[in-house]
Amino acid sequence: MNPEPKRYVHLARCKDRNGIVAKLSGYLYENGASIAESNHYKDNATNLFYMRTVFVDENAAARPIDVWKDGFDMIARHFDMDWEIHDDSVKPRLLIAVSKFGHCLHDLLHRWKAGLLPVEIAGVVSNHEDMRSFVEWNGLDYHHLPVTKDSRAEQEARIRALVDEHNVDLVVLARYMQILSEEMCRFLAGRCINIHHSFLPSFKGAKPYHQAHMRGVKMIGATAHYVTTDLDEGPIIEQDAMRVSHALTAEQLVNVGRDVECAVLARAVAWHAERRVIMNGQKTVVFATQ
Ligand SMILES: Nc1nc2c(c(=O)[nH]1)N[C@@H](CN(C=O)c1ccc(C(=O)N[C@@H](CCC(=O)O)C(=O)O)cc1)CN2
Repeated sequence: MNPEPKRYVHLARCKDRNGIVAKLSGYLYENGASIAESNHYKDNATNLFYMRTVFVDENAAARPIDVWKDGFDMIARHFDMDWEIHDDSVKPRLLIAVSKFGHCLHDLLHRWKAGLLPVEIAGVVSNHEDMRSFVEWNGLDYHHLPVTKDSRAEQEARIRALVDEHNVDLVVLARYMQILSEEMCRFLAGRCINIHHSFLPSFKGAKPYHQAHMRGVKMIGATAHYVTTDLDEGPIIEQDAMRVSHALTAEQLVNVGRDVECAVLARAVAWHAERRVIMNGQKTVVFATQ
């Protein structure tokens, strides 16, 4: 019986030099791998080079991932390269955090159930009970962890315990309305995505739609970003916007904004899960199909 071919994603970042693409693709060619997808980008401001390669090893049974790791490590030392390799069949494990507004949670679980989101869901955590019945109806664990200003440290410690116990790869703040501490942000660095309900950098904070209404904007939007200690300042993964009329109240802006939030968050989570996003300082490089 023919062994199952293995599909891998290789990510690389290093100072730009001639020969990076040739070296990487040559190594894959010389070892019998076929490239399924390849994208690269040079940031002229930093002279940093970014590359994402999806390749297939038809002879995976005879060549475990560590063999590829050894080869890529050799190349990395030559270029002083930061790199990662991922088995594309291994889906990242998500912990979704939510407060009272469930539209992004509903949307993510629908896409997951429909096989449209290449992830596993380890569970849902919330500081309220509102979403319990929906989550448990979807057969998922619900962790109700209420929080006050005085109990935040203990509550966050319990969230960190959940992340470790369930081997969580990504925490998604799907309208989780609590500001994470510096310690929590360090613990979740690069593996926590938030959906902010405005087109950042406009209207940071807890009530962006009311700020937008006060300002009289003609477009509203949403921003998915990695979470950092600086509120709503983390590296942006995806954004979108839509036209609104002067006639809409702040409450109506909240309602029409939901769809943009859901679509933006779903794209950002999918791209992170497909290893299409590479950090570029306070920004990101996103090798995504629009
Ligand atoms: N360290 C970070 N934590 C969080 C971020 C972030 O960027 N960095 N994003 C927020 C989400 N968010 C906006 O997108 C947001 C959530 C909550 C607040 C806020 O002021 N919360 C109050 C309490 C509000 C309440 O109880 O309803 C607070 O925490 O004191 C602002 C922005 C998620 N966390």
